[in-house]
Amino acid sequence: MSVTSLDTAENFQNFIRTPVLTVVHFSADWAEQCKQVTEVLKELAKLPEVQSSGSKIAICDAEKLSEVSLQYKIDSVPTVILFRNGAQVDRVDGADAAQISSKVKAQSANKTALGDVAPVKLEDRLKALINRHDVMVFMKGNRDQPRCGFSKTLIQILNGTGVSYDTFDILTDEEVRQGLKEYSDWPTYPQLYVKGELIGGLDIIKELQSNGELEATLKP
Ligand SMILES: N[C@@H](CCC(=O)N[C@@H](CS)C(=O)NCC(=O)O)C(=O)O
Repeated sequence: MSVTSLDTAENFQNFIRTPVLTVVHFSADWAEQCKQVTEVLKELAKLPEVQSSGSKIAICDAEKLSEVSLQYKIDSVPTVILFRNGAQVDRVDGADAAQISSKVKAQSANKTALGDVAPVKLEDRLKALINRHDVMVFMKGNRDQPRCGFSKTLIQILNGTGVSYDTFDILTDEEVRQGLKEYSDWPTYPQLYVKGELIGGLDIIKELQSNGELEATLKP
């Protein structure tokens, strides 16, 4: 599922008028924090539990849709509002990634149009995330904006190999950040997985690179 863009008040009304959860990010191009919130929402949109609930995520320009912004009392950007059946069910004012993440997950997992469903178990979520791509990197930030030196170096090494990979920003999800450490018995990030198997962190990848074994490890 991708993140849709809402350009008119009519698009906005049509978008939220559904029994499934809809999430709207009231944003502005000039606000740096809005870019971070958009990244958080893009990661949320990829989560198996969010996808399977049919939840939809959109961004709108708060200034362009000024009447809508007035109606929902958008005092500042970023603001994220969660709707169901056209009605606001929850909201987060400000760039609070942890709150946005937990509210979207709670609302999309527990109250779908089909009635209450059991929340997805953390272990199942972790397995699904680890297997989202043949080469999966759990890191701080993303490939365009790593938020830690170790993650940044790993991305530089991976980019040098030309191999295709996907990333997950553990700073957007405290449950995954702590849960994966325990699940894989590996206390730090970055963590690199190939076909669902943990290869290791930056030190291991550097070692594989200097032994000339990295490319073979990434393409088993
Ligand atoms: N020697 C480690 C370095 C990675 C590291 O020390 N990461 C720290 C700081 S970014 C970490 O993830 N700490 C746990 C946490 O932040 O949850 C490696 O090879 O990957």
